[in-house]
Amino acid sequence: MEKKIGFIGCGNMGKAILGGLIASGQVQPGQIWVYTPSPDKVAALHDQYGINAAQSAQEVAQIADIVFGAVKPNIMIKVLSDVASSLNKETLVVSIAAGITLDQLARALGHDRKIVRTMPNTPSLVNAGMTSITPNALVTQEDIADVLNIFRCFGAAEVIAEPMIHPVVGVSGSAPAYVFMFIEAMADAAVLGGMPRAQAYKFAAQAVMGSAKMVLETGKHPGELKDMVCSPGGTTIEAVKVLEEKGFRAAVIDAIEACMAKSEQMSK
Ligand SMILES: NC(=O)C1=CN([C@@H]2O[C@H](COP(=O)(O)OP(=O)(O)OC[C@H]3O[C@@H](n4cnc5c(N)ncnc54)[C@H](OP(=O)(O)O)[C@@H]3O)[C@@H](O)[C@H]2O)C=CC1
Ligand SMILES: O=C(O)[C@@H]1CCC=N1
Repeated sequence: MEKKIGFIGCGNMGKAILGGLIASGQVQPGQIWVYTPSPDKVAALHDQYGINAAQSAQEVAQIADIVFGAVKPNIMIKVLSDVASSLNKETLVVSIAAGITLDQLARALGHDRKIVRTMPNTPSLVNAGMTSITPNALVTQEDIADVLNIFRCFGAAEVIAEPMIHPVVGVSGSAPAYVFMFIEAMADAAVLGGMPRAQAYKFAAQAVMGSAKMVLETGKHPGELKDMVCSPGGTTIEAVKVLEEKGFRAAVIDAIEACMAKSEQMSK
């Protein structure tokens, strides 16, 4: 990819995208400009990745062809309003903020502006991200292909209709947090069973990754894959019974329902 890419804000999620992009080798560090208010943090990113450190958000807006807005949702509108007049006519603005709609973004940037609303997740950092993309009406097919290409450098990406962003946050954007909790809990149990902790994380994480790969690669229903593990009268079905008794599935569904509700509330 030849385009210049800018980041306004580059914290947990911005770094995951930046790191994923550079690791893919499809974008060179010299094509990337980053601004955050802490000069030492930009300098650290420059030292780590060789990206260009910008002096201001306006500088990023002037230089980049594709500008990522990667600040917290509560300041996104203010930060983008402040750079709106520095953008070129053709610049594509990509927001990664939860709860900020295309309409709100257009009001901040101008209604003639090409804007893409996305919902990535932190596994982007390790080449296993999942990102949804929702373009506004002014975004061309070529722009959509560019944005898909960027996110597909470090994971999977799909175009979705804007209202689907809430389930996307629930099942993907926020989901790594609950999967990490699940891995921690499994590892705690292994420690209870006498396993050293470092080894417990390795076994638990590899089991989660392998199971996810089976869902993606076999195309089999997760229930069928579960049944393949449960030997009659064996160990697994004992664990399954306890998880059902403790309301494991209902807990997960309730948690994601709360996540989706918050995403909807933030969009109002
Ligand atoms: N974390 C996640 O898993 C996901 C996050 N998101 C979205 O990503 C966005 C960022 O979240 P996250 O990365 O977790 O947040 P962080 O707090 O980790 O990062 C925020 C970044 O914004 C910078 N910043 C703060 N104020 C300004 C400003 N006025 N102008 C420019 N930059 C500024 C910060 O710089 P400094 O450190 O110098 O203050 C920092 O680099 C949010 O909108 C969130 O909804 C989406 C999907 C997943
Ligand atoms: O917790 C949040 O609001 C952000 C959005 C998705 C993941 N983190």
